Amino acid sequence: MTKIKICGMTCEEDIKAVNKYLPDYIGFVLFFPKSKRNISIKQAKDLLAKADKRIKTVAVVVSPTIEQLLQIEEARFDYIQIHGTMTKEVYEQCTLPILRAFNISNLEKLEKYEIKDKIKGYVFDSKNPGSGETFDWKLLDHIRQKQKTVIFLAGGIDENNVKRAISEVAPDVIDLSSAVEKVSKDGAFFGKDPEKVKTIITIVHGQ
Ligand SMILES: O=C(O)c1ccccc1NCC(=O)[C@H](O)[C@H](O)COP(=O)(O)O
Repeated sequence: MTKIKICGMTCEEDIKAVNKYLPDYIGFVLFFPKSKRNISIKQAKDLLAKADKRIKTVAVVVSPTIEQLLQIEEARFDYIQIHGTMTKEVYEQCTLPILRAFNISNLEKLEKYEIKDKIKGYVFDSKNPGSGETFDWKLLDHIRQKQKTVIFLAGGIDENNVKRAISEVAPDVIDLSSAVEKVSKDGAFFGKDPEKVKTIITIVHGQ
């Protein structure tokens, strides 16, 4: 069965939706104020306490500092997902399993990380994470064949392209955010839409 991660939990309503429909992973964007999904570590802790324990929790960060890493570890997430730069110090001090994210513009850095044993998965995402944009999945063809680690496919996946994503890329985990959000016509953001969450989880778990 293909697994699914719903990223960008921001409020209690989001947690109620995921607790009802049980994706395999949920993500929390931290220390990244540019994102509309960014929440504080305190908000994240409150939401983590309410999340169903069957769902694995992921702290999603960009180029984290040691201080941020320590706060994430103290909050007891199951995984840390690292976009941007991962310094040697952060890698060495990290006690959480790492999901290393590659935005499709820096795929060439992949080889550098292949043998690092704390890396428990790769997230392949579009150039702008959380933007709802897809990328050319063919770029992953050679990577998919030689990787033994868990592969997350992200970037603009929705109920219309998710079956094709699964059949063409065969990821272990489908990772998405924008496609299950409530957004008004003027672009205001209201968190996750429970019906959209239900629909996509049903499709992915059925594959
Ligand atoms: O979601 C964000 O705003 C975000 C910001 C900074 C780094 C990562 C971010 N999201 C990471 C994810 O795992 C998203 O699920 C992934 O980018 C796919 O998003 P979408 O294209 O909106 O489905």
